[in-house]
Amino acid sequence: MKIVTNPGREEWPELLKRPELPRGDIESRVQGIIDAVKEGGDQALLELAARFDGFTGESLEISQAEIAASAALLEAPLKAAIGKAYQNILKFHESQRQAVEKIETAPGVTCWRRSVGIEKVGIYIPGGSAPLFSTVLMLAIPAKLAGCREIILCTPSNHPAILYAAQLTGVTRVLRIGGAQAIAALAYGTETIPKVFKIFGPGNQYVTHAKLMVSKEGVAIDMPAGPSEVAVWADETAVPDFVAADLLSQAEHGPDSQVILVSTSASLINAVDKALAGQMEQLSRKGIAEAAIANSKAILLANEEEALDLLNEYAPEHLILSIENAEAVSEKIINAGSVFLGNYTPESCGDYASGTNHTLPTNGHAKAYSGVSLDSFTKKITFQHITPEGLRGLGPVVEALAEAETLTAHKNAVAIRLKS
Ligand SMILES: NC(=O)c1ccc[n+]([C@@H]2O[C@H](COP(=O)([O-])OP(=O)(O)OC[C@H]3O[C@@H](n4cnc5c(N)ncnc54)[C@H](O)[C@@H]3O)[C@@H](O)[C@H]2O)c1
Ligand SMILES: N[C@H](CO)Cc1c[nH]c[nH+]1
Ligand SMILES: [Zn+2]
Repeated sequence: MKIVTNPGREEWPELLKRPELPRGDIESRVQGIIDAVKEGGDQALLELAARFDGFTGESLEISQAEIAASAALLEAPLKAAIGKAYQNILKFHESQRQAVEKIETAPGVTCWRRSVGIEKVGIYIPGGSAPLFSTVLMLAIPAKLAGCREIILCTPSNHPAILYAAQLTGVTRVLRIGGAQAIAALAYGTETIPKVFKIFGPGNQYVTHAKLMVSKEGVAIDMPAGPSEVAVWADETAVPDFVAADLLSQAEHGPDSQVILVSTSASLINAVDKALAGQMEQLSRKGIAEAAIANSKAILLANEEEALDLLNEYAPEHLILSIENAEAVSEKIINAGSVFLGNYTPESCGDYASGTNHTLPTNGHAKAYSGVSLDSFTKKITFQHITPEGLRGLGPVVEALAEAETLTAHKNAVAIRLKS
């Protein structure tokens, strides 16, 4: 892993850049795919699925019979693990429900807000290099809790665990489409795929660029959730083997993933670097992890203040605090998707089963975006009711404001009632 010692603050922006495919190139490729789907519908989807995913079938829809058969194809321990993860994710997301509260802002003037599930949502489940069935739980559980009526799942994989999780969570339809073409199909609709109101889910750079591009044309998206990343802040109380394992756990996602180690201890950095080289040899996805580690850095800093500033500037998707005073420091974190405290909180637990959502903003977007939650699947509608007495109190205020804005029709809507 490349070790950078005491970089000046002016060097941080260059140092903290994420790896990216050449932008012009990826955008024009994704635009080409979007245009092809808009024009060619299902036929274009079949051709793209054949070209990018080696799909040779005639129907992109996975039948209810195939979905129902998936349970028999999984071993009992895996089904039990999925069940446990399901319970924890359900519990944490259920706790995000907020009761409707009616507020009397002035005598006779009552306002309230109700959450309503977005009717039709599309969820993208990555399946290019690994079938991420855990993402089905992360997206379909809050979608169901929110009351979404139609949940359309797109994925390039027909792995039985994806189908099993889809059935368990109550997904409406499963379509075997991946990449930018899946996002285009959900955004514009085709003969068989319904256009949805909001698209969710992580994916590689093709998926993420496609989401950003279709969002400019009216369909809502959750956030840019691209190639996975983790930053670990470790001090001498950290266990180098644990830190190396955490870094590799995100490095194995894709060659464009990035992991960052930050420390004020040179000896800790050296120990992690050594452990990482050893553990790398054991990995099933060694080639991918090696490519990601080539994009990654260990950064030695002078003091805690610099570490905190650098991490808030980086705004990582995941931040692990393997430091003595993790709880106190966590209060000062202002930019991160999800934070993991202490030596026994591996990021993998958040990926699968502790209860938090693993669909999180990458590429510095944690500065302004949150990860997926129950809220992401709802709209908030406001309501109000004003009594005649309430209008007598509030009306003159509105009349004065409307008159000052030169909007006499607004003023009149109040005045006509006050006169009656
Ligand atoms: N941020 C998050 O919350 C989060 C969560 C889980 C996974 N991830 C990320 O999701 C990604 C999963 O990537 P993946 O590739 O395994 O699966 P994927 O499903 O995201 O992408 C696979 C699709 O990419 C398309 N594609 C591949 N090569 C292409 C090319 N040359 N031109 C056009 N399209 C092409 C294909 O259509 C294929 O179906 C990883 O980068 C991982 O880090 C992020
Ligand atoms: N780490 C990913 C989010 O960046 C989520 C995931 C799914 N499976 C394993 N990990
Ligand atoms: Zn992961």
